[in-house]
Amino acid sequence: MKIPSLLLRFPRCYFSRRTYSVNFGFASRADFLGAQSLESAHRCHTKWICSSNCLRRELCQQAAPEQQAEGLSDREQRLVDRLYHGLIQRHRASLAEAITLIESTHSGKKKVAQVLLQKVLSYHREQEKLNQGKPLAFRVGLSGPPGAGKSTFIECFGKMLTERNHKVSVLAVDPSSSTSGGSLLGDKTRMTELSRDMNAYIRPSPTSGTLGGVTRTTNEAILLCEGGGYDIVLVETVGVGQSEFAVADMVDMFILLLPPAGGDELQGIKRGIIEMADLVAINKADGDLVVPARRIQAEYISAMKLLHKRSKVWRPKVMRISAKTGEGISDVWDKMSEFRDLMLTSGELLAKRRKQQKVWMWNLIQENMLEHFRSHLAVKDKIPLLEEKVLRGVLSPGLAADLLLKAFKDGL
Ligand SMILES: Nc1nc2c(ncn2[C@@H]2O[C@H](COP(=O)(O)OP(=O)(O)OP(=O)(O)O)[C@@H](O)[C@H]2O)c(=O)[nH]1
Repeated sequence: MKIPSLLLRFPRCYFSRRTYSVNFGFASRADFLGAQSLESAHRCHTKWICSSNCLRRELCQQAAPEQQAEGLSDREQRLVDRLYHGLIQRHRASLAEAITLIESTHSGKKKVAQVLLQKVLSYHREQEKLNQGKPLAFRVGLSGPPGAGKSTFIECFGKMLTERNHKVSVLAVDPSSSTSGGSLLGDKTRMTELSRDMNAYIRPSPTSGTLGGVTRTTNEAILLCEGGGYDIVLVETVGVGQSEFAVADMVDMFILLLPPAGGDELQGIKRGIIEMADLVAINKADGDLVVPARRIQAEYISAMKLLHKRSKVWRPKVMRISAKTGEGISDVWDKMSEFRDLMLTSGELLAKRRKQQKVWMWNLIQENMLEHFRSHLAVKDKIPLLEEKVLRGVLSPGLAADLLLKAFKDGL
């Protein structure tokens, strides 16, 4: 859309505020006049068109990726085909490359990733049909405070599963690593034996991005792992922060791993997380720690009786285990299998997965909208000033939010 020369010559006349905002992308006539030169006016305007188009394009990509296949270049299409075939032939290198692709923030790569995902999803649906509609993989979330023994547990549990002919993938979600610059959870030195096992695949979460971004990539990585033939997908997260809530919303079963420590030592663990747990495993129940582990187990059993019942067929269990000696690990798997069977036969598992799809969609919308809001010309420059006023206490957060929202709406 070209800005009419009349507007450039007579910016104060002829045009209503609505014309400036709706048609030309400026919050107001004053904003247009604020654009210092003709060139910058054009630049602002082009940027506005680009950002609107980007959002539109991104939403379209997510809504109907199959249509995007038409928009791919030959090279991109060849990449999709190569990764897709590698994935379904269970090549680990293709899975790794595909996950790197979905983690990319580059818009071109994002487009390719969505087409690949759509292909994997179709393949998945076919496979599930052949499996009488039952899910092919069991998605398990594992959370616990630092030092609870998560990696020791995964190493021991994962090895037990691969020995029983399962294929296990471990996705480590650690949004806090965006500040430290490295993903602690995904560090393979934490699970040395399992990372060498050909039937296991360990993958750190992206080391940058928002929680929303991590949610998207983890959800998509789960689908890719399933497409790659992994029948158990373990999503590990550190139990302090918000990531465990996001993870609980993308798995079939959520397990909380706790050390044999009570009250004060577990301050970092939020009550809400305990409510999400389908199984609580008190780890380190060995040697001198057996007695405290028993006590903590009893405490959790009584505390969990008071929690709101989330399933008609399952009551959360509290077990004692030792990831170091391996004691109780196969019992954990038995309980997990029992959970899965009950949830499947009752229909609760499929209902949960469907609900999760909706949550995922809204998470994506929220993330995209927020990004669009923050970068919108009508609010971008106002944000620092209003934030500063809120920090100084001269403006209430509610009023600041209202002002920004109004500027955004006017600028649409
Ligand atoms: N006695 C005993 N020690 C254990 C057990 N499991 C883990 N540990 C020890 O607890 C410490 C922490 O174990 P990790 O597996 O690294 O714990 P984590 O939860 O992965 O910790 P982060 O990597 O900090 O998140 C290590 O020194 C382990 O050897 C267990 O079952 N018994």
